[in-house]
Amino acid sequence: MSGRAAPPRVLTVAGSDSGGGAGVQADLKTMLALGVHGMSVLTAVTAQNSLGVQGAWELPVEAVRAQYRSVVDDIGVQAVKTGMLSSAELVEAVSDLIAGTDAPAVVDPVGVSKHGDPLLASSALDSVRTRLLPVATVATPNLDEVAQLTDIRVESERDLRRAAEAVLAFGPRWVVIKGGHLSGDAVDLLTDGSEEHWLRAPRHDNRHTHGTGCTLASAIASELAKGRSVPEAVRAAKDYVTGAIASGFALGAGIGPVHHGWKPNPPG
Ligand SMILES: Nc1ncnc2c1ncn2[C@@H]1O[C@H](COP(=O)(O)OP(=O)(O)OP(=O)(O)O)[C@@H](O)[C@H]1O
Ligand SMILES: Cc1ncc(CO)c(N)n1
Repeated sequence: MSGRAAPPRVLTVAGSDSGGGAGVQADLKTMLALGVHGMSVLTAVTAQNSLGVQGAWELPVEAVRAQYRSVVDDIGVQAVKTGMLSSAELVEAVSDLIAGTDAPAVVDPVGVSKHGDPLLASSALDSVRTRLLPVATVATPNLDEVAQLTDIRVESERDLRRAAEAVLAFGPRWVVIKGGHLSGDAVDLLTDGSEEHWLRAPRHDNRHTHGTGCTLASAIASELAKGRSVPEAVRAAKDYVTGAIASGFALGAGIGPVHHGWKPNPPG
């Protein structure tokens, strides 16, 4: 028996969020919801909940390389997504692995959690700029990450273009600057330096937004794996994350997660 045809395969290289709202857990749920086969390379384990990050432990670089090789050499990938990479050593190892993989890479340059807890050593920022961003097909920094990487403080929509140009200078093919932390509509700017796509969605007055960034980046990777172009993939991902935020729910005493299963009929 040959079984049914395999769905597109997507790999997340990220940290575990024990609370299930962000990190690898958000990535795999997004992939299931969007009809692709999700796989994971764990980089770190966090003790985390709706109130913040209580602890974080990094995996040895050999464990990260071995997981990546196991997946890519046997199963193969149509897209890779990166999230929490924790240290310069892991950023550099993962950058090299991506450089040797023939698949688009969505890089979410995770710096701090929504509660302000660090998920990347400050000594790793230079490796993100010089090693990781150059191998990204799409980079998806939020405004705190833009400030960390470029020293540009985005205060309004008008600053998004300047921020995008500064991130593109590090070498990703495309960048999505996420304006989620501004007030007013939730506006993101996607550009490759020549085309500009403004992605605008109504802001949902819902504090349960834990994992929005991980969800957007994984959705982009899932849509790229299905063969969509970058602008199409980012538009579809924006629609998916907007729906997930609209359905975000309370859990624990703090910020609850977005609802990954909000779409009633996943494809496939
Ligand atoms: N309240 C909201 N209503 C609608 N869209 C939002 C809201 N907050 C964020 N977004 C959108 O969600 C996506 C993720 O952006 P955001 O800036 O929240 O990422 P992030 O800070 O990296 O998230 P996290 O660190 O929690 O994973 C963007 O498309 C952004 O515009
Ligand atoms: C493990 C992990 N990755 C990413 C984020 C993004 O905020 C988080 N909170 N936790």
